[in-house]
Amino acid sequence: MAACVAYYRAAAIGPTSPRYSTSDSSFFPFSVRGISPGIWWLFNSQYADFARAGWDVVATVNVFPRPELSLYIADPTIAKEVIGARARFPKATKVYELLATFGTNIVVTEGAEWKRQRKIAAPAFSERNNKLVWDETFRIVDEMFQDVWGDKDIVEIDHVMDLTVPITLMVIGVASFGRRMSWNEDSVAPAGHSFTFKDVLLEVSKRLILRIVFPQWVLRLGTPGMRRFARASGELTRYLEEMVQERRTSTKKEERHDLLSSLLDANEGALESDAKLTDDALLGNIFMFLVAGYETTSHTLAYAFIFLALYQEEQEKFYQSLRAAMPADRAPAYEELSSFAYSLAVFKETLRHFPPTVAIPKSSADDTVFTLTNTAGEKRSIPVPRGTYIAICTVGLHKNPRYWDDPEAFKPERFLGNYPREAFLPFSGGARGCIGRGFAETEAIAVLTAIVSKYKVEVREEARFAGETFEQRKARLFRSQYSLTPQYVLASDMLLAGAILTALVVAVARSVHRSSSVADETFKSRHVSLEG
Ligand code: HEM
Repeated sequence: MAACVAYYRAAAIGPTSPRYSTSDSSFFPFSVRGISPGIWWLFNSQYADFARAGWDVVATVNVFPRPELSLYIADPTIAKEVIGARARFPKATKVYELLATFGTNIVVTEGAEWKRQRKIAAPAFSERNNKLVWDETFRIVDEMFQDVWGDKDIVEIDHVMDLTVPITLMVIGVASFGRRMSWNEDSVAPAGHSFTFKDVLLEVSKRLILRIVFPQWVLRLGTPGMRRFARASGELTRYLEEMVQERRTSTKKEERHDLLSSLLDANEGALESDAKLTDDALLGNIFMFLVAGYETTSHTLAYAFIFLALYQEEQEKFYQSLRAAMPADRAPAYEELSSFAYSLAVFKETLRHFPPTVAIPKSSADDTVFTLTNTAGEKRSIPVPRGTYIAICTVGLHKNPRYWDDPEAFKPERFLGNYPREAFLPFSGGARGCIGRGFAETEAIAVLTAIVSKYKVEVREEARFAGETFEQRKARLFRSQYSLTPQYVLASDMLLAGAILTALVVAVARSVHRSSSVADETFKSRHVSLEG
């Protein structure tokens, strides 16, 4: 272990640091050098701890309740090795344990059980589903322009999440559950329900973290907000059960490409009956598509709009690309998606800065060794004992200056040409890479394209912030907070990582006082040019 000790000395975080990721009972949220990296350190430190260490791997040792070594990776070669070898480096599912509260699902399983579930779920994430996402996203945004924004020249939005949350929920509603919702839906719940489906989704998604953190009985006895959430969450399960039932008993066979329908079809078609998913696993997975799919995208889009509002020159370049690509008199077809590479570049550059999953949790199945070099060209081998917890730090990788030129800058164009793919892992990769990547990218391209081709996005000027510098404004707009209490975070920091946007969302929502779409001369000329 000598090399390992030497390596620890090189690391920014000392060997006696209690850490909180896989431990259920570490209680030290503050950053004290050599003792604790502090709460949210991965997200807060980004690449800083790696830079301080001079190496792209840093280690922590958990001392309580049991000694445990953890390695944090911002080295693309090691990340690739770990992600590419599922048997040697299985997912550290313990970290996601609490997500099993929704029913068993592909996020929380490993080995043969994961393989079985992934095989049934994978066909649902098809081209036809992506096309549904594309068409419906344009329809939803267009309806928003007409029914909510009233096709006004200037639209002010209280904060950016008010824009991205309803859009992404409505997309999930139709593309995941096959339920179209309208912006001005009346609020009369159907028989047997006290919430409409839209309200259920809004209510549950707003406080999803409660379901992860508290048992049902606590929620039912808790504050009025908790009780409302418990009711909504119970109703969502009932809605889902009804949808499953309806599809199973329906005599007229419709061609449907939503995830739920495809999942049911794939399950019915599973050749061996023991390969079929139980109803619990079916519901668990469909629920998980909501958990994994909605916040990640809505929060990334929120950050994207803030970036575009802050970096007007970048927005202008983006807009010019859209002018060239947009058809004059109709929404673009899914088949034209590749014309919107710039929209994807904006989304990717946002994900580089704010990856929803800050750390991808893995573990080492055997004793092994990692070899790495530092910027000075020194080589080092790190023994990795069996059972070591390994976190691929997306934030560290994405800000690693060895691979990214000017990593703090917002430059979507870097994703238009060659970029260091191995240092960009917002969706993880390999066999356990994000199954919803196509869904998310399709939706994000459509949202960014539809809105920025019609509206210029700006931050509202306010007298009380008149004196602030650009950097101060940026810090204000990007200030992010976490919605979990420190205790619960300590109980499972990778829950934080997995649900990082649950954490960040609140911050974005609160910190952006007013992010607005402000029509001005540019807007008018855009509008005309699009129509003409
Ligand atoms: C910006 C959008 C998204 C990002 C950045 C993202 C990121 C990720 C990452 C990093 C993982 C791997 C997690 C791990 O190994 O611990 C993952 C897995 C997963 N994602 Fe996404 N995701 C996004 C959108 C979506 C969407 C839209 C869906 C579904 C509708 C989805 C469903 C899933 C599922 C089911 C898994 C588990 C896959 C498996 O373990 O086999 N994600 N995602």
